[in-house]
Amino acid sequence: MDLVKDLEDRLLFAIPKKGRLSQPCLDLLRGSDIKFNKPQRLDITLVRNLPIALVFLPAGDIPRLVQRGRIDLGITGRDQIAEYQLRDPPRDDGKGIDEVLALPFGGCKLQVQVPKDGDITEPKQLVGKTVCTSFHHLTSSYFAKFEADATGAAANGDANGELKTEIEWAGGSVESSIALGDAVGIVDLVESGDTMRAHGLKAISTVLESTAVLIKSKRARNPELVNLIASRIRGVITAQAYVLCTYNIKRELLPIASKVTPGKRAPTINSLEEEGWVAVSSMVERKKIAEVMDELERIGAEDILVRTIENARSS
Ligand SMILES: Nc1ncnc2c1ncn2[C@@H]1O[C@H](COP(=O)(O)OP(=O)(O)OP(=O)(O)O)[C@@H](O)[C@H]1O
Ligand SMILES: O=P(O)(O)OC[C@H]1O[C@H](OP(=O)(O)OP(=O)(O)O)[C@H](O)[C@@H]1O
Ligand SMILES: [Mg+2]
Repeated sequence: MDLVKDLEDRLLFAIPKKGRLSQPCLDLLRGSDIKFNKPQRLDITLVRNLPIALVFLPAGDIPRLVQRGRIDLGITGRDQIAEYQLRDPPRDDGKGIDEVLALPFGGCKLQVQVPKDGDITEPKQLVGKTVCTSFHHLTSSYFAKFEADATGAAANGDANGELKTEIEWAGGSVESSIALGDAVGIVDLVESGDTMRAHGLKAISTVLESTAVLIKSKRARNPELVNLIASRIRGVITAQAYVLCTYNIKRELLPIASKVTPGKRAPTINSLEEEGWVAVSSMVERKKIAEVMDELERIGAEDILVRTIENARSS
């Protein structure tokens, strides 16, 4: 395969090659009918049924390539975009990143963490101490405001002059750095909190909240194809987030039932052969379906069925 030539007319779409975002992205691609076979060791793959090439990269490398227009479309975390843009702020040169769609995975918070039983309870107490992180720019800029306050206090004779926070970079396992004596505090991602608690740490503040996002380069080629992909991904997300609920109910109870299952626009109502009864079908948020079924049963609905949605297109 002549990679350079093969890529010429293809939309380049970057996908995290490892880590927490990798599998959900592969699931999205499968649901969007983007067909490919990834050869071993090769991180660029031609899609079989669309003029797209997938590029598998670390999540942290994706914002730079999208901002510079080397890649047209990508999925990464908002945290990674924020970190990169502090390093290389977007300029007025036609390059840059547009967020197309927030995705329902990769939700986490970038938090300042310290030993659970220690004396530190506020981030300003870390000024002048060592903080370990994989997010050097976000952490430096977060502590800069506390450093400025502390510098003002020192000028008034309230502090001892050690006002610069030392930011140490680590590529992973950041939580271990406190036990190793390499840092007094850390700034790292927290989702369930299990890793933080396992290391005897607690969060004392939040630097940023993040989720995975679909982004496009301001210089993206082939806007029609970008829209097609975004629309397919939106459909997969809707299908994952909703179920289809159908039930039978007496026509006179329809106004109450429609409040329980209003659907995305409105419920679909069909007459039944039995006089005075209707069949209702409505999309319901997956996470609310148990409560909705309880409520439907309580108001007199019968034959309540719930089905998964294979795919969807809706506004
Ligand atoms: N615990 C988590 N829960 C949810 N999302 C997370 C979590 N950890 C990281 N993320 C998201 O995933 C992105 C990539 O981080 P992750 O650590 O998974 O990748 P990586 O560092 O490339 O992989 P690895 O840690 O396996 O080497 C983060 O920037 C963040 O947006
Ligand atoms: O709150 P939790 O659900 O426990 O998740 C948080 C952990 O997830 C990420 O680590 P990852 O799995 O990427 O390992 P790493 O530290 O080696 O990067 C992050 O850096 C935290 O350590
Ligand atoms: Mg990681």
